[in-house]
Amino acid sequence: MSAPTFSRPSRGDILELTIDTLAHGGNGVARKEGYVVFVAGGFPGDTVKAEVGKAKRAYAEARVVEVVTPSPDRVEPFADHPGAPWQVLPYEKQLAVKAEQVEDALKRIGRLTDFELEPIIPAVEQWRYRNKVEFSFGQGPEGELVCGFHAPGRWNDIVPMDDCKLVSERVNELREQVLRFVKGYMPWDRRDQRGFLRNLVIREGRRSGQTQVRLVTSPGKLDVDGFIDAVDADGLWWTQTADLGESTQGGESTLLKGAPQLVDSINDLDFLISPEAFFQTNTDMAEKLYGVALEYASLSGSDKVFDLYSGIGTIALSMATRARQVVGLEIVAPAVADAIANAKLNDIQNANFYAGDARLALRELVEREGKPDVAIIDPPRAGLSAKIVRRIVEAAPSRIVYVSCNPTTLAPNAAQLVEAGYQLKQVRPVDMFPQTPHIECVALLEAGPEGVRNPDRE
Ligand SMILES: C[S@@+](CC[C@H](N)C(=O)[O-])C[C@H]1O[C@@H](n2cnc3c(N)ncnc32)[C@H](O)[C@@H]1O
Repeated sequence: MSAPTFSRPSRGDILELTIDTLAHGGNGVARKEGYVVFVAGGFPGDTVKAEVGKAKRAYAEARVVEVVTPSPDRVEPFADHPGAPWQVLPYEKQLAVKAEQVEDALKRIGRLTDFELEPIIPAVEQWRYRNKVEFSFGQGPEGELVCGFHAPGRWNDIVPMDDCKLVSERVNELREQVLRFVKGYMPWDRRDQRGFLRNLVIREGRRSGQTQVRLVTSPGKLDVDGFIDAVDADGLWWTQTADLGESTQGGESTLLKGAPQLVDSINDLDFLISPEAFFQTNTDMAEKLYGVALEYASLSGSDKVFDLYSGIGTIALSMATRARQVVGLEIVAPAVADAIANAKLNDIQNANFYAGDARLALRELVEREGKPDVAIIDPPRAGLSAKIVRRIVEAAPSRIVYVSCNPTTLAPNAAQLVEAGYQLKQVRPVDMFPQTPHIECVALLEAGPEGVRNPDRE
């Protein structure tokens, strides 16, 4: 590989660049004499002026400040929304890029070739599809209180949002109710760690119509009675946290009004969802995603199924009537409690759920429950560590259904499983997040004819 000839830019430089492709994660990629620049807001075919942020020896990161010549693919944006950066691409193009990126990750990063890439499943709704949103509080240019989203690449600036078009009108109304009530409180300043209002998390049961509102603040005083009267939600929570970083996890949460859990349904099952628990944010598409997982699991009625990273038990319970037994493992204790309650709520008796870290608890789970026939794996974006993959291989399921929200971590994990004797059979992308670069897909791996090698025993 020849060394880059283009001299390395510095932070703040403005470069004129032509974008060739889209990188995993969604930034445009421009090349200048062998030097690579990842450009936020740039799309293939654009010529843009971009301001350099981080600059390394081989690559830099930059942000579009002006589109000089737009790509012929570009369409007019529908919403002024920092959370919908891909809306300038026609929806068909978004789908095509996502499918290509899944294929590229598996072939180039995983060096896997012999699999069937099934067509991407398009989203049911292209806007207002999210059942959960996390707003941030901040200060506007006149010092006024604003509630919205971080401006792209600017951790301390909040762009106000009157109508977030990724969630329903009802959720926007709740945001307005909260904003009207909290007008007299100071937003939290991320630089000097002062102030009170941090985040507002709203969840909506898309099938049940229920809503859950959670205000996240620094420790302090809140007019609780006034807040209860002002906000028309089925469940109202207040979380106080002294964390230095901005996170809606952790802290001390108090239920102020209504039910502790939101209730919603997926297909014909009902689920209780605690505020700390994960729930797929696109309900319509969660049904499709689980449908693909169920098809890939091809259960016979006599299988023992492990659901690793089981959340509130949605996948395990969706499979329970077609399995002999389902067993879930999840690290967040309230989510495990929800999963156990959800089994009862749906009158499912062949499901066991355990709280534990998949990194440490898998061996013990196998000792307790026996080896699984089928393993469903649905980890966070970081995917599986090499050690967890070894533990899964040791458990030796004959089929693995890997639900992934990041093809660049699925690819090395799938490669490691193939190395151990599994065959990657099918992969199906599912578009859970229109207008964004986020990609979800389901992969099916089956034990090969020679069985599975267990590197820990060699
Ligand atoms: C992508 S979500 C999937 C949840 C569930 N399968 C669903 O579809 O709703 C990943 C889940 O993994 C859990 N998790 C994260 N790290 C974990 C770990 N080390 N061990 C077990 N569970 C973990 C998270 O709390 C979250 O519930």
